[in-house]
Amino acid sequence: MSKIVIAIDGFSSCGKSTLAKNLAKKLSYAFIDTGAMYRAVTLYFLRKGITDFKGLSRQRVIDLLKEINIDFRFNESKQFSDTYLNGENVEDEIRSTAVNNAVSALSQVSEVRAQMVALQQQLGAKKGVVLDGRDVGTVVFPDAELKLFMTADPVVRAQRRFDELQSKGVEISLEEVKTNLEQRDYNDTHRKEHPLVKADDAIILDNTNINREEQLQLALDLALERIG
Ligand SMILES: Nc1ncnc2c1ncn2[C@@H]1O[C@H](COP(=O)(O)OP(=O)(O)O)[C@@H](O)[C@H]1O
Ligand SMILES: Nc1ccn([C@@H]2O[C@H](COP(=O)(O)OP(=O)(O)O)[C@@H](O)[C@H]2O)c(=O)n1
Repeated sequence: MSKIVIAIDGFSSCGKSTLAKNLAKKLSYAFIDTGAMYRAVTLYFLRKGITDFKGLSRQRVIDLLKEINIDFRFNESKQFSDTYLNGENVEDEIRSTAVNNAVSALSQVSEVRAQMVALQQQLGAKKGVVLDGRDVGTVVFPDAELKLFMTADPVVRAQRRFDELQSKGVEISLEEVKTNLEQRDYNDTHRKEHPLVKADDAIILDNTNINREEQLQLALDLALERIG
């Protein structure tokens, strides 16, 4: 069976990672959460006390990036991979409100994008991989054999993310979640470099009224058609 690259891009909180990780599991493919990588870099900068990303010199960003190592390690109990930053499991911390509020600003920094894209291309070079993010089908793997562009009603997306955070015990209001999603979607679609945009050959998957199993089946059918 041939191995392909599957790129899943789209707006925040519409189920990209959920679909990508389950699809990867079904196909015995690797799953790469590109958003987790931008989140890990953001966490590192925040821990250094850096919040004004625009004020950083190019060289300072390059130097800081040299100090960062990101990898994914399989978590047996969850049966999914966790994100590691310099050897530390940061899977929960990268989903914090502080990171949510800073990540789309740091993701606009050119040097950060260049390094993340290079790392993602390296991780997916052997194919047999599902990546989710914002620019996977347009920039990271423009030749991906299957590209999905996910979307869902913004009210539904905010509610889903709110429910998820509530279940983790995070204290946040639905309004705050909604504002963060709107802000990030705006930043991500309007940035100069690698903006979130549907690739011409991407298939739109609106999961407002589709459950996790249905979206998985839809994507699996499309993937198997291409794998042959
Ligand atoms: N089809 C769906 N129906 C309902 N909830 C979903 C669906 N797909 C994902 N979710 C839930 O929505 C939330 C956001 O999903 P996630 O995969 O993290 O989105 P993204 O990666 O696009 O930000 C999670 O709590 C997830 O369990
Ligand atoms: N390929 C990617 C993935 C994420 N990102 C940035 O990282 C942020 C977090 O991505 P994410 O996929 O974890 O976000 P959610 O969709 O889970 O909310 C996004 O809002 C983007 O600013 C990016 O710029 N390019």
